[in-house]
Amino acid sequence: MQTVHTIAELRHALRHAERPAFVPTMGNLHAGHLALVAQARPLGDATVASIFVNRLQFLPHEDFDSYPRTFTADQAKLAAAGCDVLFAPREADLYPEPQTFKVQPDPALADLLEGEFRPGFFTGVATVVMKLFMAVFAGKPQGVAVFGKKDYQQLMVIRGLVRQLALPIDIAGHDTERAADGLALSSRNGYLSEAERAEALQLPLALRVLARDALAAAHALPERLPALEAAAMQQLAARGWQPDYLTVRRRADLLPPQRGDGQGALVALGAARLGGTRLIDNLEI
Ligand SMILES: Nc1ncnc2c1ncn2[C@@H]1O[C@H](COP(=O)(O)OP(=O)(O)OP(=O)(O)O)[C@@H](O)[C@H]1O
Ligand SMILES: CC(C)(CO)[C@@H](O)C(=O)[O-]
Ligand code: BAL
Repeated sequence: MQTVHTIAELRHALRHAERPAFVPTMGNLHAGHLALVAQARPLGDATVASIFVNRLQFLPHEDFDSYPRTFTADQAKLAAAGCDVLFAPREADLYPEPQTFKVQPDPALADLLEGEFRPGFFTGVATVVMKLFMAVFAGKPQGVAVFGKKDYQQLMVIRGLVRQLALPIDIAGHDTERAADGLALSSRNGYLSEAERAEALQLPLALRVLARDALAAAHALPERLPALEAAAMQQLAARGWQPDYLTVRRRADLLPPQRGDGQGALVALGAARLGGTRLIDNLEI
């Protein structure tokens, strides 16, 4: 595996590739990231992963400074996973000047859920992903990029970006990889104490209960859902969590379900803080 830091080095490393397969990450790699790499490998003729903790998508009070940076271990994991090129730009390589031009996703999608609790988050994500896409794919006839469904709304924002800007990039989604007990793998799980790690399982469990209750109320879901969501949030709050949202939405646009929306069209999504750690998860119903 070749490790490169600048866009010029990346372009050189990919000069013979016609269909790069790309996995963007913020590093601190776990089995979820490596599953994306395994999915990407047969989809292209050169597999590229990036590691970049993108300041633009963090609010001032969030964990940009403390975000785990484990570059040497990440590099070894990617090499063992069969990645061909690791793109690890320094901040000055990707943002040589203040990024005043930004990619603004549709607020109808980007201001909901994660975007409500992390204002500007999806502008930061879309902007850096666009820059990473240009770095990897410029001049290539076609490419493919793989994103995890754990960041469900992010995957939808990226699909909208590629569709509306007609980028020659296929977007593949990967199911959420989970620990044996069902907790979604996440770099931020590393912030949890032993007791918090055991408690963290309550987030996917709450989503499962909410999904089950929503199915049971399918005949009158728009009327009954607000009470079910409030109960799910109260139950987590009673255990010491600070939930941002636990909700059932339409997969197509993440808006609340309307009468007649089919069961296969729904997804339960949640975000909640346990101690100082904010966790997200979701479950397609
Ligand atoms: N458990 C998982 N299963 C599948 N894909 C995942 C999983 N966790 C993260 N990913 C995907 O890996 C890519 C990089 O994500 P990122 O580096 O932010 O990892 P993360 O573990 O989600 O970190 P964080 O805890 O900060 O959200 C994203 O496409 C994300 O959806
Ligand atoms: C897509 C991404 C690498 C952009 O910084 C990040 O949001 C992530 O790791 O999901
Ligand atoms: N996993 C999405 C990136 C973030 O939380 O900042």
